[in-house]
Amino acid sequence: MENPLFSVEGRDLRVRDARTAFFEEGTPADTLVPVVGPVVKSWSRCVQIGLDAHVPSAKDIGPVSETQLREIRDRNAFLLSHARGVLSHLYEQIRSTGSVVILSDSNGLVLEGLGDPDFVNRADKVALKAGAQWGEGQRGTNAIGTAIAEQQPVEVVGAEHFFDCNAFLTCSASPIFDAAGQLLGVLDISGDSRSYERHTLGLVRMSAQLLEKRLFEAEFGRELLVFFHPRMEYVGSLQEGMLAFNQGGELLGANRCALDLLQLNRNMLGKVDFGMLFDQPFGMFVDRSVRDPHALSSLPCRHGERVYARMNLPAVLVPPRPVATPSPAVSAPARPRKPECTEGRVGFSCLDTGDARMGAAIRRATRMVGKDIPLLILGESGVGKEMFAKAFHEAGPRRAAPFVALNCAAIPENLIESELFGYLGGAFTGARKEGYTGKIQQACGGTLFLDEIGDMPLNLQARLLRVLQDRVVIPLGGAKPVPVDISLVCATHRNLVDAVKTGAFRQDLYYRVNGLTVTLPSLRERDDIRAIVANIITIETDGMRDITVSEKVLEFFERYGWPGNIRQMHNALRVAVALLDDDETVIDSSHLPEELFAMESDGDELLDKAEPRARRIEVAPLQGAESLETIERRAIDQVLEEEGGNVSAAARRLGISRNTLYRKLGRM
Ligand SMILES: Nc1ncnc2c1ncn2[C@@H]1O[C@H](COP(=O)(O)OP(=O)(O)OP(=O)(O)O)[C@@H](O)[C@H]1O
Repeated sequence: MENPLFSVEGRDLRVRDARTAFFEEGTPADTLVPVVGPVVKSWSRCVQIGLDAHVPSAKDIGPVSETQLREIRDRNAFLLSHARGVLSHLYEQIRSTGSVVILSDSNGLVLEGLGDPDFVNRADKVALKAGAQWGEGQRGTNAIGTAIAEQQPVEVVGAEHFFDCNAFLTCSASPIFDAAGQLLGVLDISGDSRSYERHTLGLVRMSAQLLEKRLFEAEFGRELLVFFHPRMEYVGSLQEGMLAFNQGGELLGANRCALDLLQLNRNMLGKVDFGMLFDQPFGMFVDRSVRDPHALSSLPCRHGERVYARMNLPAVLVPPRPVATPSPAVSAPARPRKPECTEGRVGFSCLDTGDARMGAAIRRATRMVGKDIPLLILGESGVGKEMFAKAFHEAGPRRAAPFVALNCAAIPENLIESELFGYLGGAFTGARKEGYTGKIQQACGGTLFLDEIGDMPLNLQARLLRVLQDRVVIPLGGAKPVPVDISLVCATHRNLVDAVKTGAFRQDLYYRVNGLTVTLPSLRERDDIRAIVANIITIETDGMRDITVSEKVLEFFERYGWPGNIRQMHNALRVAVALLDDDETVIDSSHLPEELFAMESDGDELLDKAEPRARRIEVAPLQGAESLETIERRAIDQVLEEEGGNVSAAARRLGISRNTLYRKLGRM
């Protein structure tokens, strides 16, 4: 059974008694502190500055002007840009509880508030809105002001508020500090005191920690970040220590957990280096992280304990891998290891395998990381656009939040709308009873990846544009706008500029999605095919088998046209790995799909004669409304002529097997 001393009623009683004792009987605050904690200390401060609990302060000035608010918001742009995702996430947790989520600056001025409309009206009456000031000096004891004064999370419920007029509120607030320990602002949830929930303070505290983590990662995004904890399962959690080092190993920043775990003082930042904290050379730890970015290492601390640690290298610092030079064969690593690159978790470092164009695309995108500028990825189908988008997400401060992908070409036109915007229960016939949270909302705080955006129907382009402009989404069947905080990445294999010219794609949307464009090279244009082969084998074997690819196959891979790009090569190698017997370790032509090599008849012959990479086939312009068959026939005739009637060479350039070419010639 609940201890009555800690029940809501018990607390009310204690506060009422304490109020009488403090305000009417003049009992000193010290005597009452053990009873009502930091609240009574705050009452005492308020009395000292001349506030009267029954008369709202003369200093209770109204909200600042719009111009002042804009200036203050500009000054807090760094905090605001990283807080929006956390605010909307927090709001999702407390939606329909009649509360508001508030972010204030370090003086208690409300920068932003998100709330249930019913409560927002009441909250407005006590000025719980943007521009209002909730420092203790203006509003007496309240969670925002008292959290600032106490520099710690605080809950102020009902009559604990200094002014009688605020006694209908329950507020929980947690301060937000930057990496230097400076107070940046306060996160708060306020609601009607009858809806008091004892877990709210914990929720606010955790959200403030999450925000501090994002701010830390953004502030030191270009440095080497070490995440650690004595317990392995805590690495990646809100309790992990975070350290930022420059390339020389000097400690530039540390979060509060790291300072506690390493028994460090904040003023030691900039004065100690990696070697003074851990009993391992900095270079050795960096090298290991380059080889395997997701690996957890056990690091001995100088003060005795061991911790588990992982390092995040900014992509700009990851040394490009050597360009693949021809070797007898590429092999998956001799010693089993976990793959650096998996389809689920991808870093830029594992995509940067030596191709100059890919490397340039990665460097350009890296400069945009954390800036919330929309990225548009162009490239043929299967070149790795989605993997690139994931790596972009993983490189940024939103990596802990979801990466949500929607392929606009893969789902029927009438479903894109509900998939993207979501719907309320019963919004249309066939809708789920409980409704559906659309992809835009699912991606809140994280990244929304719209694949094949060029295939989005025009009417939905207009709706998407509105979402991107207004930063709110209204689910189908709903009326209430839901705030949206997403980083947007789009991809297409279409020429969007042409689509804009023909009216198939809205120009205004094109400018919205095209903050930075990167074009990924097709596989046949790449110089690092061997490195990609090694990557794929590592992914397919989970790094646990020592498999090589014969030199003949590799040379063929380097010459083949790969119309389906990396996806086609990935599929071919997936089959090859599956076809290997347990005692086989070399992939040769017999393990590859027939359509790739026409293996049964002339596979090795083809490999032997493999010629330099397939050249571009320039087909003469279309003549009127030609059928696909006629165009194909003209292409075949033209290539055969250019190759002097050599069927093998023509088949290679066309990217089909010799047998298929014979079949096509026979059919025509
Ligand atoms: N650098 C790489 N190393 C290994 N595999 C890769 C690499 N890049 C892409 N792949 C693989 O290629 C396949 C296609 O990648 P992805 O889906 O990212 O391409 P895409 O360009 O988005 O394709 P589409 O245009 O058809 O949507 C996936 O199986 C992926 O695992």
